[in-house]
Amino acid sequence: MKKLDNRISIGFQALDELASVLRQPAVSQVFVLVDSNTVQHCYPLVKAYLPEHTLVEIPAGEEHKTLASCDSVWCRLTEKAADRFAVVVNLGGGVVTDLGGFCAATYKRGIRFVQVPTTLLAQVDASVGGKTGIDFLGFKNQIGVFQEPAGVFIDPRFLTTLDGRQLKSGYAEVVKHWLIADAEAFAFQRHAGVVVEDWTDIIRASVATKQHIVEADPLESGLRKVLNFGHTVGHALESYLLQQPGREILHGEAVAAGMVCEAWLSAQRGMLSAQELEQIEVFLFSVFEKVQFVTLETAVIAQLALQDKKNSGTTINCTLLDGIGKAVYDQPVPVAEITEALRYYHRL
Ligand SMILES: NC(=O)c1ccc[n+]([C@@H]2O[C@H](COP(=O)([O-])OP(=O)(O)OC[C@H]3O[C@@H](n4cnc5c(N)ncnc54)[C@H](O)[C@@H]3O)[C@@H](O)[C@H]2O)c1
Ligand SMILES: O=C(O)C(=O)C[C@@H](O)[C@H](O)[C@H](O)COP(=O)(O)O
Ligand SMILES: [Zn+2]
Repeated sequence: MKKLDNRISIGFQALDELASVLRQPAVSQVFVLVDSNTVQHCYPLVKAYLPEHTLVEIPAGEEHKTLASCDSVWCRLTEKAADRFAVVVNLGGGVVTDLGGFCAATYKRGIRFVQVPTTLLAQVDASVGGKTGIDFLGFKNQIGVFQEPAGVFIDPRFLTTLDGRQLKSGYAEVVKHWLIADAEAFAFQRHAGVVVEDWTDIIRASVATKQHIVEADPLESGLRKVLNFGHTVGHALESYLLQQPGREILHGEAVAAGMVCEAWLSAQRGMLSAQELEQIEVFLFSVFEKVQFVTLETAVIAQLALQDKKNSGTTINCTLLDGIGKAVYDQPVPVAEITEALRYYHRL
């Protein structure tokens, strides 16, 4: 199978570059995957840049990042007799880029896909690095494959239709990148406050941080686990609340809470000073509301961390901070201490 240029393009020229990639003769058919919101808010902007294509739509939301949605995508590809030279364009947030990437990576054992991320979260994180997948039995990203997209085309203009809550959710992953790799940016932003008019520079810096780590360890055998800071507790919380109608939270909101818990675990081990812990908490609570749960629920939530992908057997391996700006992975944390971290968060 001929490879397209593997590139990440960020800026107002990104869609022109997408157009030139899709017009290469090596492309037999183009499929554009959208969700019920991006078809309305993002497809009109992209349409002019696309060659003839088939539109495939899934319902919006994390609750649709499922096998049932994959089924519908694979059906469309099959009905249209997509061959191995077809390309899937994933136009949407992290749900579309994760699910569309997974569908493409498995259809006929793998066809090419490109990511056109339309949320801040997908622009700074989900579209980069080749983790694709879906949720299964309530567990986050339980089924998936590593497969790099043939290109990532990031146009910040998409963010103009995104609501404030979704922007903040993406911002959590930006803060994560600072906490694991860029103490200076965290210190600057902590003092400056969060007023962003043009996201382009923040997107560029975040993508560079992630890309640098992914290139060193694409399959997450070691270093890449630092990108999972906040996610051991965050995914447990997100999975738990996804199963509770009316209490669902966004991925970034869960990661923000998870980062507070995992910063506390770092401080418990003497790896983060009390002052650094406080700086992280004050900053995160200045952006994110507290996630609501009761003390009685903490043990059940903590148990969900036993399904985390970084674990070995029954040992929960967390990524913790060794000072702001440096992360260490494979730090064993007993499930009872995850419960304690959630209780600490609850008391704040
Ligand atoms: N693969 C990775 O490395 C990676 C990294 C981080 C997160 N993720 C995954 O990403 C997912 C979260 O992504 P997300 O926050 O983008 O959620 P999402 O895809 O559900 O998008 C959020 C909402 O915004 C809507 N939307 C998208 N673009 C819009 C636009 N421009 N204007 C208006 N509405 C728009 C969507 O329809 C949806 O309702 C989670 O499933 C998470 O696990 C994956
Ligand atoms: O790219 C990575 O590696 C990450 O861990 C980035 C995370 O922000 C992202 O949420 C990822 O999907 C989590 O992966 P998982 O392996 O914990 O499901
Ligand atoms: Zn994440």
